[in-house]
Amino acid sequence: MNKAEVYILSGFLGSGKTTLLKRLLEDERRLGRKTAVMMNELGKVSIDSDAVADNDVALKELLGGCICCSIQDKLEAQLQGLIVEEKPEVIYIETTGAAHPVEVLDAILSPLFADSLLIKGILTTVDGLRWMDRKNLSPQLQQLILDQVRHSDLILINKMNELTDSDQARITFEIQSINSEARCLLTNYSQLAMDQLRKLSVSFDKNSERLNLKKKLNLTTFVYQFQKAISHSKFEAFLKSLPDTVYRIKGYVKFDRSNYPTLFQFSYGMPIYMQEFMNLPLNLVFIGENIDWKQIEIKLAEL
Ligand SMILES: Nc1nc2c(ncn2[C@@H]2O[C@H](COP(=O)(O)OP(=O)(O)OP(=O)(O)O)[C@@H](O)[C@H]2O)c(=O)[nH]1
Repeated sequence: MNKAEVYILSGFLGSGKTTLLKRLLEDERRLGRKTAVMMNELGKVSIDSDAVADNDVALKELLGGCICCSIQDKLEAQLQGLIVEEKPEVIYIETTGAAHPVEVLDAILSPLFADSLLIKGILTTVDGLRWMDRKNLSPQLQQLILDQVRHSDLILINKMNELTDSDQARITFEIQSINSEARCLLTNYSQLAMDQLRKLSVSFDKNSERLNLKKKLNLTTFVYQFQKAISHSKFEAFLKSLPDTVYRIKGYVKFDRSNYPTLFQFSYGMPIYMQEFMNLPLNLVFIGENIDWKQIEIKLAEL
């Protein structure tokens, strides 16, 4: 079976992802490839999907959350459905502007898709003015914008007409010093020469894709198994003590006197708790960059 190419569109809110997606879909029409799009919106109602609606394009929407935190499993299920039902040759995944690209990669690098997907790369749009002004955002959002740039394979510094020549040079320099491996282009309305995009090849080898990804991003994972229920408040304090580069935690924890575990999801500093009603192994999986997991393990054992 031919693998479907996958492109992930990342970038901060309003930076030009949907504008880029429309250009990509135009190009797919020219190429005549069977194309699918997955989009998600933070709100309950999708606005962008109307903009790209097209009879030729299979569209799946994930509403009510960002791919990375609450509906990652749904993403896997929908992607699987899309592959089986539509057999697309190319899939574009537009993430919400508040998503961490690593989370999306995490979802699609499931062994489930090893034979069916070929990941072409992460494309990130950056709003030039927003970039220069980013110090006014919260520390988490500043970090998110940096991470979106850092983990990208092709970066569009968009809305270039709003920038002076010296600002363009400055931003390009700053972005290249954060990610020297990605190609960096100055664009208006996300307009780029498509060959720049098509020649991307960050495709991962089938058997070692997770390893390669981890190497590229310096990501490591760690699994901890609780032997007993723990105090919720101590757990909250533990979360606050974590380094910013713990990107993701997911798994089951039993709190205080509760009979059943809680499904715990942590993404970008945001914890989400969901009570379960059956007993499950109390495993917690961590994903982070440059983390001393031994120290984390010691803290967990003290809870
Ligand atoms: N001036 C200017 N406006 C642009 C440019 N590119 C996109 N826009 C406009 O910026 C707004 C946001 O663009 P989108 O493509 O919707 O951005 P997005 O990243 O998908 O936004 P979210 O869905 O909110 O994350 C739209 O009104 C675009 O028309 C550009 O190069 N210059």
